[in-house]
Amino acid sequence: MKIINLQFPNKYSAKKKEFVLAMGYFDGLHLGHRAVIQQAKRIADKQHLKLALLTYSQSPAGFYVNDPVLKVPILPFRQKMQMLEKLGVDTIFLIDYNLTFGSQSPEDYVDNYLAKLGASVVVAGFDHTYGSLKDKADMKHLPRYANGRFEVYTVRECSDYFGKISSTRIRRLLSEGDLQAVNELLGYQFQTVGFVVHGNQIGRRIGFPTANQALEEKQLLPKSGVYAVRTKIVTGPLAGRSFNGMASIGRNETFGSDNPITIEINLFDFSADVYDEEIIVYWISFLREQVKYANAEALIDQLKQDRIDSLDLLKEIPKSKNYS
Ligand SMILES: Cc1cc2nc3c(=O)[nH]c(=O)nc-3n(C[C@H](O)[C@H](O)[C@H](O)COP(=O)(O)O)c2cc1C
Ligand SMILES: Nc1ncnc2c1ncn2[C@@H]1O[C@H](COP(=O)(O)OP(=O)(O)O)[C@@H](O)[C@H]1O
Repeated sequence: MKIINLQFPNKYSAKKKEFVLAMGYFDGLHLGHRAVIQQAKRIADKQHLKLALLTYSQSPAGFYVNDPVLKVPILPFRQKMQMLEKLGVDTIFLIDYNLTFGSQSPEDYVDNYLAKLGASVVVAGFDHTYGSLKDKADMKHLPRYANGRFEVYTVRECSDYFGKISSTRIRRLLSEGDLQAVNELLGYQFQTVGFVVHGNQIGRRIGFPTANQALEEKQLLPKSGVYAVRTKIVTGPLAGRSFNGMASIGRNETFGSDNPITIEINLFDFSADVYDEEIIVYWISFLREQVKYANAEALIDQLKQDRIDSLDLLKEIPKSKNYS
């Protein structure tokens, strides 16, 4: 998969029309986004064209708001690119999103970018917008701006019992810790990526060593609490192996009141040293809230129960389920 970076003003101009182009920021690559990309892929296969994606270096919606959480993607960039490759995308046009780019009229956006990327067909979701004037930069107006230079295909709403499947809904469910619902809507397991760092070495003393995950970049986290997880080791002698486990997001208040928030994973049936290795944690299900226990013994009793509860939850998830 090739990534072509585009700036403002755009200097790229394709020589031939070889693509079906799906466009969107695709925050989280959830089921609704997959429907768009898969539809584009079907058209590409039928018409013997390649599949391209037009997307942005940062969230256009997040760009205009102050809330830092909304600027952090649901799925880290590298993971997103890996998944897009698996979905059959040949080329990514990655636009460096900034104020001047975002202030273009919809007509200019189409002339300066969309029409220059070698797209024979452009595909996007029913509510996709592509510029500041949202009521004029919608899918209804796009065929007029295209003016015969490419076809337009609009993918209809992807919804469930509660309504539209959306990044906003997934973000809310994450902040509530409802990982089962999050994972249903994503179509894969919500994940965090990072390296194992040293903690206070209390874990091994209480019989529950924990790999402490330091995140590589700003990533979204579920709410503080205890979760059943699956963890893939990415680097080192155990690279590629996955283990069931239980994880804690919190301040370890049983052991002091000023601790920073840490992500700690106790892996089941595991005893290796994984310091400094990269790991991916797949968050499967919420177990309970964080508790400040009176002493380590009370925490240990609870951890024994957490292990039983985690194993119970994890056995319902087939190993073949999409952990990519
Ligand atoms: C499944 C799990 C649940 C946990 N629950 C709590 C909790 O409710 N309260 C708490 O203070 N610490 C909790 N912890 C965090 C432990 O206090 C922490 O892992 C321990 O202090 C080891 O820290 P260390 O990695 O710095 O050695 C939990 C850890 C795990 C793995
Ligand atoms: N079952 C296990 N789960 C998690 N980490 C383990 C396990 N067995 C061994 N380890 C290793 O032990 C380390 C955790 O031990 P711990 O006493 O909690 O130290 P720290 O406070 O530095 O995290 C992990 O980083 C990992 O290298």
